[in-house]
Amino acid sequence: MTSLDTSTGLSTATRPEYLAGFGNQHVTEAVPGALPEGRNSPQRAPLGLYAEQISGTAFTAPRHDNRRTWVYRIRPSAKHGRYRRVDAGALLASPIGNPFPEPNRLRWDPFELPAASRTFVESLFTIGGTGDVRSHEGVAIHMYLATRSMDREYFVNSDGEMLMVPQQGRLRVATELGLLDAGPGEIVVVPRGIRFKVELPDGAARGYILENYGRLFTLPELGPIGANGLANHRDFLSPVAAFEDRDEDVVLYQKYLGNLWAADYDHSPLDVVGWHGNYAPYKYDLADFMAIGTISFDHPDPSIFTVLTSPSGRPGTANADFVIFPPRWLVGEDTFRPPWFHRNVMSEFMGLVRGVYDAKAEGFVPGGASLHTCFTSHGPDRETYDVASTIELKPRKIDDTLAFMFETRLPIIVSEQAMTAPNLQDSYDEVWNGIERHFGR
Ligand SMILES: O=C(O)Cc1cc(O)ccc1O
Ligand SMILES: [Fe+2]
Repeated sequence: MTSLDTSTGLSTATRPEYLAGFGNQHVTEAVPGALPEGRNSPQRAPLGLYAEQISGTAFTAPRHDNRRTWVYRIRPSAKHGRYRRVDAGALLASPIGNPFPEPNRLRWDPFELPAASRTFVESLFTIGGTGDVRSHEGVAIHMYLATRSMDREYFVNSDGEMLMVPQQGRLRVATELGLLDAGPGEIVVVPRGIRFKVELPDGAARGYILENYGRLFTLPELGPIGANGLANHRDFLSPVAAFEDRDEDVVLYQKYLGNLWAADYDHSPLDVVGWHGNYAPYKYDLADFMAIGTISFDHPDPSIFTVLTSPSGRPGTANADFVIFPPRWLVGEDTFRPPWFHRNVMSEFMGLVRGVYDAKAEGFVPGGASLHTCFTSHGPDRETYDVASTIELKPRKIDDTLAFMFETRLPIIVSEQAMTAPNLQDSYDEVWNGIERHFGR
């Protein structure tokens, strides 16, 4: 059971416990007997709790897509006052208001943590996005740069599920359905409509967020790879039930169609004592990803590194992919091993959790980011090309590195605030300067 340590402001279940399996039908009680047996909605729910269903897909979605969870809570979540609109700060939604979206290649130095006190929600800074939050297509890309734990503030996103990629500092994500701890090297996904707050065990935290307005993230098809590999089902962890029994005035912030609204509650909205279902937050340790690459020649397309995908409805063409470049062995013979020069109809936003990325010798650093929107020419910088095209090819382990890519079929539009941010590099194009002509020489 969770309570709140008033001295630290942290939820104090000593250590979160988890239930394994992507999209599984989980069953969990923080207090024995909290779940009714044999039915979802008895005349009176056990222990004086209220039953409530949270539907993450249409009631009638096909069985293999259908997501819903039944929660048994101290009070129904309906018990709150009227929402009032509040300032959303640097948190924006698609379509991003930029009359002249650029085809330029863009790169940012690390986004710095503010000196001021900012909760996770207050710190959200939107770099860009695509599609339209109102029609549930596309994504938004944000940084969080938090310096204060949320305490009496809770958050719910009606617009999209949030895939968080911690880069610095751990997060404790206290949700309606239980607690998740995650640090750099792990990800957390909080589905649309699930209430939560973010606490900072290390006092501050920085990371990236892919907000997915489209179809829920799922595991990619494996095709000829077979029944196993890449991200395996059993490594996705959802929390066991844990609740706050807190009769105090608190505020719930709700992001709704890009704006931020606030409603008062006289109790914690994280008051679910037991739940069952398959619509739940989850975490995943990226070290569990089984990476596949060539054992003969040629660098495969990076789709082999897809952890999660949000299908668009167009065959094989994602609304959003989350792709990682983890530590791995490079053994390709007579092969240019780093990412090749390329242009891509899909748009590519990249971040770095740790180490160095194998396509860029310099300038792409942890906490920073790059964007290659659709059909922009990119690939190895000059230094990387010179080394990788001439080096003697022995098996080599790329270690201590973790880059990732948010990829989408729609062109990514950068916000004005990210285009004018002081950490936007003004000389990124120069990394390809000095690439020499060899033909005919
Ligand atoms: O641009 C990038 O660095 C990402 C990327 C990596 C790769 O190995 C192949 C294609 C690609 O877009
Ligand atoms: Fe690329």
